[in-house]
Order: sequence, then structure tokens, then C-alpha cells
Amino acid sequence: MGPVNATAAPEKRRWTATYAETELDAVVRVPGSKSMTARALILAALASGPSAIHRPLIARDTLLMVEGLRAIGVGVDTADDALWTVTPPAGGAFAGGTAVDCGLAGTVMRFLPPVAALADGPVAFDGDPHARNRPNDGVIKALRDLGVGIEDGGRLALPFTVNAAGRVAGGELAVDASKTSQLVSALLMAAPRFEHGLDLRHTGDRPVPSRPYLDMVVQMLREAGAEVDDSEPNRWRVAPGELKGREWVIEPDLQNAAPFLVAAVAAGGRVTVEGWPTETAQAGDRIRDVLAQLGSRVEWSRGGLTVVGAPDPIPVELDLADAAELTPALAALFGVNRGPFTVRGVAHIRGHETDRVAALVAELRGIGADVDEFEDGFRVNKGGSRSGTWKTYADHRMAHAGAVAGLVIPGLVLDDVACVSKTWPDFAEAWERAVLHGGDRPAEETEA
Ligand SMILES: O=C(O)C1=C[C@@H](OP(=O)(O)O)[C@@H](O)[C@H](O)C1
Ligand SMILES: C=C(OP(=O)(O)O)C(=O)O
Repeated sequence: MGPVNATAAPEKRRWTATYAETELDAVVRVPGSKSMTARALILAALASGPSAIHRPLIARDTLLMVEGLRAIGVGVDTADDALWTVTPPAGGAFAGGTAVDCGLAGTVMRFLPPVAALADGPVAFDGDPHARNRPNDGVIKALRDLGVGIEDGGRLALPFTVNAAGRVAGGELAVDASKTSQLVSALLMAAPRFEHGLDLRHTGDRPVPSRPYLDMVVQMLREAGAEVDDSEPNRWRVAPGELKGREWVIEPDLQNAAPFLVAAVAAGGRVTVEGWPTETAQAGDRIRDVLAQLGSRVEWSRGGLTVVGAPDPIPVELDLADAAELTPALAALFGVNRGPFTVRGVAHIRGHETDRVAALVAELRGIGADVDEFEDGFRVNKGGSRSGTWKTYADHRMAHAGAVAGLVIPGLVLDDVACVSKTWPDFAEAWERAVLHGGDRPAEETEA
């Protein structure tokens, strides 16, 4: 079982980031992928029979998804931390007349409404205060275009109610998914249950960000038995049909792993993330190329992926449109005593847990860095090293960034580290273990 009240917004907790007195030598075990767990839960709920999810992520976002599914009549047994079982409602009939708390989870606020649209009555959605500022106009407009009634008080954002009538006709649909790829993932997963399936096009002026997540959803839909044609750019066709209940095995979360690998560069030394998949659709896999580009050694050893940090990382200009969640940790790496460093292509992270471009620029300037802000990114001209308070803005990845900065800046205090509960409640403890005690298995035991 997860901690009590693990779906509530966490109480704030100050934390002095762990300072790295010496080079790192750690082997780290990270929890399951948020994105795979969320998709497995949704596909299992839509399936015609029960499913099992091995090594699910147990964190606020996925527990909110579980609660949301339970609210519409899905049976989810979470008693065993290593294996969740999901039982769809009899006849696939989701229950209306209920409410869903999205917390701050993009996956919940986007993935669940199209499923709720199949329920037999209204389903109300709301979330944390900042969740109301996150872009959700795409989901609301798409469901309206599909003939589903939505009450949103004209806000085109949370809170809103899906006035479900038990069926969605489906068919052709055009959306602008430039603010979030999750809009496409959400519609594709529910599509096999639409009477005519879905012929979805992205017609926005800007590209869909975070594209590996679309490969992930297509792959998982096919594994569940759906017929998906994604052969044309910006178009996805999903045939109506049954989704099968099945066994899902969740990979380690590579976005949560990334700051640990970045730490090997920031503090020097080597860090291994156990069980890194050799083939994956996870966007976080991009960190391998990025760290190699900076001059680090990246190799398969010690039961996972090992990074030996570049002593003098090469300044880079990165387009992180496809893997933008890597931005905070990399910004902290170059923002302390280093630079130049440029990230572009990440305008959409202004709509993440906080405006991450603005937040990173503010916190890097707070430690004395010279930074230019652009609409779609920023440039660190010269890093800083002033200690003080690093604000996290209720954003787990801002906490990860503060942890990276604090490896090198003695006494850096994060105003709140509890926000990590969104995807890894024990992040701070795991970080401390990795920096001070060799991580989850002493490295000398794993020498091959
Ligand atoms: O589909 C998913 O599981 C995700 C897609 C991405 O969203 P955006 O496309 O909004 O960046 C990513 O940032 C998020 O953490 C998880
Ligand atoms: C953007 C993120 O989350 P969400 O799924 O809430 O969009 C994230 O985890 O970095």
C-alpha cells in the first residue's frame, strides 16, 4: 500500500539538498514509468477482461488515476505493490454521477475525460489550484466536436463536467495538439470504444511536442489488440474494436532516472540506473545521447546504464521538444558554475506543473546565473553558485533541478521537496542514498 492519503496535495517540506563532498559512485533503482503505468491503467479499464500491471508506479499521479477509474466503476486492486489488477465494469459500462480529482496530473486531466465520455451520466473533473491553469481546451473542444456535452463555464479548462450519454460516435476529428501530446494519447486510447473508431488529425501550426509518448501509446494500443494506422505524419486512425485484458510490465521511469545520471556530471564520478531498457518508447531515453554529447561516457554495465560524468561538459544547444522533461535537470547542471547552455523548442513546458521556463530562469538568476529567456526556452550565458533558497513551485522536476544544483552549491535549501510525491514520493531519500551511500546497492558489490 502507498502512504496514507497519497492522492492529496502534499504538505510543503523544506529540504537542504545533499551536497556532494566527493565524486559519486552509485547504483540506483528507480520506480516504474508514470506514462506507462497511466496508459496501462486506462487500456486495462477499457478492455473486455481483467488485466495485471507488474511493477506499477506508486505515486500521487498514478494513485489519482486509480481513484478516478474507481469513481467510474472500474475495479482496481492495489493491495500488492508489485502487481495491480484491474477489472473493467460489467459490459464495459462506466458509471456516471461521480467526480474525479486530477490533482496536478496531466495524464489524469487528459486521459480520463474521453473514457468518462463513455459513462452513463455526468462525471465532474477538478484538480489542484494550478491544474486549473494547465491547458485543457484541446480535450474539451475535441469531446464537444465528437458530440459529447461538456459544462465548463466557458473556461475551456478545469473544472468541467463531462455529460456522458453512454456512447461516443467517433469518426473524423481535427485537433490542435501543439500544447500537449497528451491530447492525442487520450483520444487514441478511448478510440477503439468509439462506434466508428477515430480518424484523428493534428492541424495546429506548431508540431505536437513530446512525440515519443505518441509512439508509446500506439505501441501499447497495438499490444492490447487495437488496429492503429500512424503511417501518415500528424494523422492517426484507430479502428473500432475490442481491447484485450493482458499483463503489462512497467519499465523504470527514465525521466525520474535522468537527474541521477546528470548528477554524475554535476558532481563527477559514475552513476548506474538499474534495469534501463535497451529498447523503449520512453522520451527520457534521450538523456543517453545528451550526456554523451556533453562528453560523458555512457555504457551498459553494473546491471543497467552507467554514466561516467564528463569532467568538463561541452557547452551545447539543445532542441528538447521531444524530451522536454529533461530541461530542469540539465538547466541546473549548466546553471551552476558552467554555461553557455541553450534549450529551445520547449514553449509547451510553460503549461506543465508550473511555467518551467519562467521558473528555471528565476531560480537560476537567484543563484547568480546570467540567463536570457526566450518564448520557447532560455540560454545560460554564465552559471552562478550563490547559496540560498531554491523555489520548486509545486513542481517535482523543479525539485529535481534544485537537487542537482545543491550537489555543487553547499547549503542550498529547497522551499518544498514534498512535491516530488507526484511521481516519486521517496525521491529525496533515494537522492541522499545515491550521493552519500552508493545508492541502492553498494557499487563494489556490482563490479562485473
Ligand atoms: O503522455 C505522457 O505520458 C506524457 C506526455 C508529455 O506531456 P506533454 O506532451 O504535455 O509535454 C510529458 O511531458 C508528460 O510528463 C507525460
Ligand atoms: C509534465 C509532466 O507531467 P504531467 O503528466 O502532469 O503533464 C511531468 O511529469 O514532467
